[in-house]
Amino acid sequence: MEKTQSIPTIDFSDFPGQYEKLRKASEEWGCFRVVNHKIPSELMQEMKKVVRSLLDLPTEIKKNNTDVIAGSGYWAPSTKNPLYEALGLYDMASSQAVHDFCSQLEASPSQRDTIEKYAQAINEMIMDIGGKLAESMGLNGDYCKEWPCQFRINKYNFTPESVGTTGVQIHTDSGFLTILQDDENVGGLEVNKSGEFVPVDPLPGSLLVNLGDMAHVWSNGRLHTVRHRVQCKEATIRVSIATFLLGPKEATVEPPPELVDTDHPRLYKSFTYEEYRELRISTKLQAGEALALVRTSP
Ligand SMILES: O=C(O)CCC(=O)C(=O)O
Ligand SMILES: [Fe+2]
Repeated sequence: MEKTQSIPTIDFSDFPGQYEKLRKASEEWGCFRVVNHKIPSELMQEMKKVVRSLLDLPTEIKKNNTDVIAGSGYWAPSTKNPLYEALGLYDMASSQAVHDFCSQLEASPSQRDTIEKYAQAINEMIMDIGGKLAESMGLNGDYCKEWPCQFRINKYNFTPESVGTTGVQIHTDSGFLTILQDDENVGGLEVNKSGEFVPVDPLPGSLLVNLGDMAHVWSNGRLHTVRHRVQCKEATIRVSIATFLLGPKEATVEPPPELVDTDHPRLYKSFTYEEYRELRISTKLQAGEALALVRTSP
C-alpha cells in the first residue's frame, strides 16, 4: 500500500543545515511545519486564550473591527462559510494599527500586552522565513523587509450537524507566505498535494507555513502556492491565528533577475499585490486560478 504523505517539517534551530529541505518543501508542497522556532510556547498559549476571548465577544463589538484594506476586518458567518468568522488587522508591523485593533475590541491592558508581544515576535519570524526562503534558492534574503503583514484570527463554530462539511472552502492565500498557529487540539486543515488532500494534524508548539500566489509569481513559478481548506472533523470550536506576509506595498512584484533567463522566461506580467488582490476579489477566483489571468502569454 502506498504510504500516506505527511507534510515536511523544518527544524529552525538547524540552519544552514535545513536550506535544502526548506527549498524542496517550498517547491513541492508550498507548505511545511516549523519546529524549534523562537516564539515562546507560553506566548503562543497566552495569545490563543486572548484570541478565543476576542472571538467570543458580542457581534456588536466585533463589528467595530472595520476593514482597512478589503477583507482585513471582521468577517461575520456567511452563506458560503456559515461556520466561520474572523477578526483582523492591517498592517501588523504598525504599532498604531495594533493599538487601533485592540481599542476596537475593548482589549484589557494585559490582552493588549500579549497581542503586542505576539505581533512583534511573529513579524520578526515571518521576515526571517522570507529571508531563509530566498537564501535557500541562493538569493539575497533582504527583499521582503518592508512588505506589510495582515493578521487574522479565525473561529470555526463546528456543530454535530456540520461534521463532514467544509469550514473554509478550498483556496490559496493571495500573499507571499502565511504563518499559521493552527488549533493545537482540533484538526481539520487539509493541504492539497498533487491533487490529493493531506490532513495537517495538530502539533502543539509548532507553527505552520503556507506559501501563497505572490511566492509563485515572485519566484517565476518555482515556489508552489498551496491549495488548502478546513474540514469540520468534530463538533467543537476550532481557533487559528494567521499572519500573512503580503507582497511589496506599492512596487510591482518582480522576480529576482537570477530567476529569469532564456530557459526560464518570465511567466507573469508586472502588477502590484493590491491589483492582484482586487483581481481575486472581483473574479471570485480564490484558489489560485486568477494567476492564469496575469500570465505573460496564455
Ligand atoms: O484555520 C486554518 O487552519 C486555516 C485558515 C486559512 O487558511 C486562512 O486564514 O487563510
Ligand atoms: Fe488560507
